[in-house]
Amino acid sequence: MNLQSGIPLLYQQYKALFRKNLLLSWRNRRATILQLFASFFFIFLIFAIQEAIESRYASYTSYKTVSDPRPLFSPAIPRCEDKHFVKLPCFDFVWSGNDSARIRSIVDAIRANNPGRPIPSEKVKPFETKANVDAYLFDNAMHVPGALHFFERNATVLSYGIQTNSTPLGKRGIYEDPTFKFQIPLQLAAEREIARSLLGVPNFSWDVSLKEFAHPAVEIFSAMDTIGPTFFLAAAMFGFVLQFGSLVAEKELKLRQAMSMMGLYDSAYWLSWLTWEGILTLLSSLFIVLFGMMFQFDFFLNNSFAVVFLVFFLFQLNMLGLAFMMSAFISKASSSTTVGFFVFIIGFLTQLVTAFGFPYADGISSLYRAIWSLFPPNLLAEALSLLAGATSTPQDIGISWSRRAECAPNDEECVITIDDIYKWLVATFFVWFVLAIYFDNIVPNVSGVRKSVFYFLKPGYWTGRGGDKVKEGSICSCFGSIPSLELTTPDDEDVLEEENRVKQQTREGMEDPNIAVQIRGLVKTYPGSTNIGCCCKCKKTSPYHALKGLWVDLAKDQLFCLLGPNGAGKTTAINCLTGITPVTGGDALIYGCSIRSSVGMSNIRKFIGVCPQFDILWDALSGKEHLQLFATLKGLPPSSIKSVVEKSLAEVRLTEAAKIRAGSYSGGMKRRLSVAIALIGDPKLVILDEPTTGMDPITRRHVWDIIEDAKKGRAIILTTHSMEEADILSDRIGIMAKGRLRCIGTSIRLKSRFGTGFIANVSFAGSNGQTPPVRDVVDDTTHHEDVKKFFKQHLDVVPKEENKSFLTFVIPHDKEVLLSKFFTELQDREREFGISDIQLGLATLEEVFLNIARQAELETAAAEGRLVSLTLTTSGASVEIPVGARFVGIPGTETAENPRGVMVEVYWEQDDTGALCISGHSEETPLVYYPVPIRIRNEKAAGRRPVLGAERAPLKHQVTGKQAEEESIL
Ligand SMILES: Nc1ncnc2c1ncn2[C@@H]1O[C@H](COP(=O)(O)OP(=O)(O)OP(=O)(O)O)[C@@H](O)[C@H]1O
Repeated sequence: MNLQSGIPLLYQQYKALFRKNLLLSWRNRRATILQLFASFFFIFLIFAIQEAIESRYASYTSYKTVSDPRPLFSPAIPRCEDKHFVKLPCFDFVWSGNDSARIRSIVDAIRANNPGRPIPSEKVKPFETKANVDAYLFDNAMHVPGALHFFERNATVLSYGIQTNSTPLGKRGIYEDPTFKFQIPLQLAAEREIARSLLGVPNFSWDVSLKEFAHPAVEIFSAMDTIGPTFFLAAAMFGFVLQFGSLVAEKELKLRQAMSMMGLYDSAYWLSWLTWEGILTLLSSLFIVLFGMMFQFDFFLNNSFAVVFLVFFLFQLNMLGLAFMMSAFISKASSSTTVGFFVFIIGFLTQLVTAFGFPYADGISSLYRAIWSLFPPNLLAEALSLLAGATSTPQDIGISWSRRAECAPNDEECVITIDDIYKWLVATFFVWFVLAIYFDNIVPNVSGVRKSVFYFLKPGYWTGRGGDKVKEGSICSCFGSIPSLELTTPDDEDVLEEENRVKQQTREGMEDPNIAVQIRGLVKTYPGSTNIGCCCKCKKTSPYHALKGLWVDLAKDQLFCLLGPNGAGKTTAINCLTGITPVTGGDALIYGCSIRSSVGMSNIRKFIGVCPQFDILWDALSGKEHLQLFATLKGLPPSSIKSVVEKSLAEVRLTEAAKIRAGSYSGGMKRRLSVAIALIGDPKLVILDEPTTGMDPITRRHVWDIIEDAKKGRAIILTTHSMEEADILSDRIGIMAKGRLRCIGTSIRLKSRFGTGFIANVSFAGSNGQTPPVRDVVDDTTHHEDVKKFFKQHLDVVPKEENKSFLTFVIPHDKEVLLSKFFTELQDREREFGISDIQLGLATLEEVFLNIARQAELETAAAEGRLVSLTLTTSGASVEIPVGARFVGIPGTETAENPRGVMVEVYWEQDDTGALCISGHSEETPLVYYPVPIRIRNEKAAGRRPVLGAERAPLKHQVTGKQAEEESIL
């Protein structure tokens, strides 16, 4: 099938990812609706707050348009209790000048002549001097609204002064203007009575009327200007958190890695997110303006629609860029809310600073402005302030599109215009977006892989030849060299032969057309983390050699099964082949393309299919949508995708569940879908990492059929922990342990070489599932003994298992030559022994696996010189012996009879974690070999030395040739 490539593939991938983003948003409707309509809630809140504030100051005429102001005739000094801030007990006013009788009479007249309400004498407080009044006010500021100070200069000159609290206050919807409410009435009263006193006419008419200006309503408090920036920032945070969460989740769940393995272009990935989120941002900005108009805010009605819309759109787009950038540093999607909260709090604080004029004011360096403007919430706060200022009165015409580059109305300082804010927002968006891509490349991904900090300076990056080189470890890690690995010659003859063959082919540059994958000495060392801890100290974890030189040829049309205990290096090998992790040494050619070259790797991605160890699926997408997406990413022609997907679904029996979301699939269904994804697009190499985990036996067998069929025309690498699966499916098996290939060959060859031997099952008459008649039981027992004797005599073996109906013998390989004659004779005597059936088979693959694992563990323990305590059952003495040692001399047991002391055979087994531990030991027997000193722990045995002997005692557990060799060395 011809796959798309280049620009058409990029476009195809972009469309598929855009559709995926759309589907995810649609499936996650609640969050999308919140992202789009959150602004309604916040605009409603702004509206409610504006209304509440306006009603609080309802009596204040500044809020109203006053065209015909009402005059106020001779206002009276109000009761102090009516003042908003006064605490009881209170005085209507206090005064100084008490030492003058004339002034005392003036104050008396003020009290008596107060219009409509004579003031009781106890409601005024006299003082002698102004300083006395100040001292009183200092302690009792809230108990009096004002003070009068009189000075009698001479008989014809009296001067006076007034002190009032000028804070305007509102209380329960009534606004108190201190000038009108108190200061002028007090002033009028003082002047009236001074004039009367000077004129000597007590009834002198002194009528004064007051009238405010005719004026338009003034917006004294603008909720849009004051709380708008915070509320619109909060509204934008929904989009921020959702976008941030989506990007981090795709990274965390390795979805992006899976897509990259299928040949995804990074540019298609970013563009698809950018356009989809751009559309959501556009709609959400449109709704902000429409809701604002709906609530009749002058801000939205009087400023140009386009001007306001663009402010919100560019701001939200900027927040998107910020989310893209920050997602590179976060690896857990669950952190997105916390990150969003921090961004909001920081935005809130910097907006507060902006509201106080920093740095968009005269006299502040433009450098500060540039730095401040990098953070989008600050630009939003300034833009809203300009737009709110431009519509603060109904007469203000706001900012029109054509005047966006001019100073905003009512903005005297004019250090920045709306047009400047647009330019800043566009520029900072590009800064964030470019940084997002940069950090995405240099910050280690989920596999700990990253590009170099200056990757973009390498010509290879731009030409596509070599720019994909990746490193491991964090950017801030300290430098430390990775210890080189000593490559050893394999002990196993088959592995050695394979290695030599591949080496020879490599030397001669020979390309075998039947080989799909040639692994040439693959080495992988995880560098270990070397991070800077506290006090600038490097905290180091040591490097780990996960692959220690793999040399293997994998043939076309064959399934190669990679087995090995946990941590053997199987997944590492697969990750190296798929380019997920960079190799440390060696190389591998996949259909002639090197995994070390970026061009080779991008070619390889076109013809491999991978089923990873863990299902990498979107919960919200159906099985069909997954297959469509991956088929498109692979570059299948659009016309063929529908039929390929349907066929693929049918193959893995998911047609019925095609439209159900993968999140609702059972574990087995998810694995089947992962297998289908790996096989889509007819890949020439399929890598299946434990594909049948979690499947029931029926489904497993079905998947085996699929894999068996898939062998035709392609190579398959399978890793599994099911020996049955390996036995059934594989053409060749390689067993790895501790990063090395331990054995390789067909299943039969491995069993014959590494199994315990042949298994002989002897069934007796009446054993075919039925209980033998009681009278036969005695005979059976006799027969059992005869058969046992027969086996012992001829093959020197005893039964491994026995019951009334069966005897099972394990016959070592070295008896193979005797078997033919032995079984012929046994068959001849079947009647005599009461035998109904004889079955002869090879040991199981599981046994082979366990032997190899045990051997690897033994080697490691020996190499590391690990010690373990052996407690002797007879004496209770405890000696420390090397892990894996078989014959151990017991120190301090030398006697005349046994001049070298005694020894025991130690039996080993592997625990659940695969580690070797002592399962028991044999009886003590005389030591016949020169002792090797080792340390003793038990006090009883202090000063004595155990020894390791080389003479063989009867085997309790069967060991492989390699192990036996090791033991004899010990
Ligand atoms: N990123 C890493 N950094 C350091 N060590 C790692 C890293 N990935 C794997 N390892 C180590 O490399 C060794 C091989 O791991 P790998 O996952 O390849 O084993 P495996 O054979 O696939 O095991 P399993 O059967 O459990 O999947 C393990 O000891 C593991 O701890």
